[in-house]
Amino acid sequence: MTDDVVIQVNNVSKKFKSQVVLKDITLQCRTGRIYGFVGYNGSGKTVLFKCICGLLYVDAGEIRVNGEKIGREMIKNAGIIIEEPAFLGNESGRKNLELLYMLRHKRDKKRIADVMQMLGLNSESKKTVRQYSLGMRQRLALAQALMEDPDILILDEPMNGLDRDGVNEIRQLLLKLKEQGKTILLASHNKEDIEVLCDEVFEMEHGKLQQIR
Ligand SMILES: Nc1ncnc2c1ncn2[C@@H]1O[C@H](COP(=O)(O)OP(=O)(O)OP(=O)(O)O)[C@@H](O)[C@H]1O
Repeated sequence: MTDDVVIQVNNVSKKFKSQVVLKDITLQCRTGRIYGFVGYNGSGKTVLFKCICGLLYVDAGEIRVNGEKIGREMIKNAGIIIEEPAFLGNESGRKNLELLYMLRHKRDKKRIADVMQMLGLNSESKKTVRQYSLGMRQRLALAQALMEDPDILILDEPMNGLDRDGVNEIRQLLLKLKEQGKTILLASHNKEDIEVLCDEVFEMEHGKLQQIR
């Protein structure tokens, strides 16, 4: 294993009852690169991401992140967007982020204001998350993923609900984060996102992962 390998997936398989979702998957992700994952609905992209994060156990094979085995241990130092994040609907975006941030750190109002600004959200807004639009909620999810300045980003359809300007802003942001040396995994049905952003592209089909670029 070379030094810049951050995520190492070795011969991983996963099934639900008799349904095989991941078949003998091997993958290496390095620092400072964006990895694209494409494939039809239900092909297993999210399940693979959940296994990498430690949200699902694998049946066979092994996943290591920065050398540490994932399974009993969850992934560390990662910003994750998988499915709808559970924000408190009756609180503001800022309050939600502050509460989540304080699970692991001392309160840092400036960090939260900065990350909200980076995602084009007004940290002074009194709007509750329930009153947020879909795109604003997605921006908040990205703010949550980025607020602890993680080295790894695992993003399942992060552009959901964003308008054209929003998509462009997030693309620029992801490219900047890559330049900073982050390792980014991106699942998307948007060909242009994959085209513009990714250094390597993998397709999931019938449980197999095939590199297509
Ligand atoms: N907890 C679970 N229990 C049983 N089956 C599951 C579970 N999670 C996922 N699956 C099944 O695994 C398969 C792969 O699902 P997955 O969510 O990974 O697809 P995907 O490639 O992310 O699809 P999409 O493009 O729609 O997001 C599907 O058939 C799904 O029903």
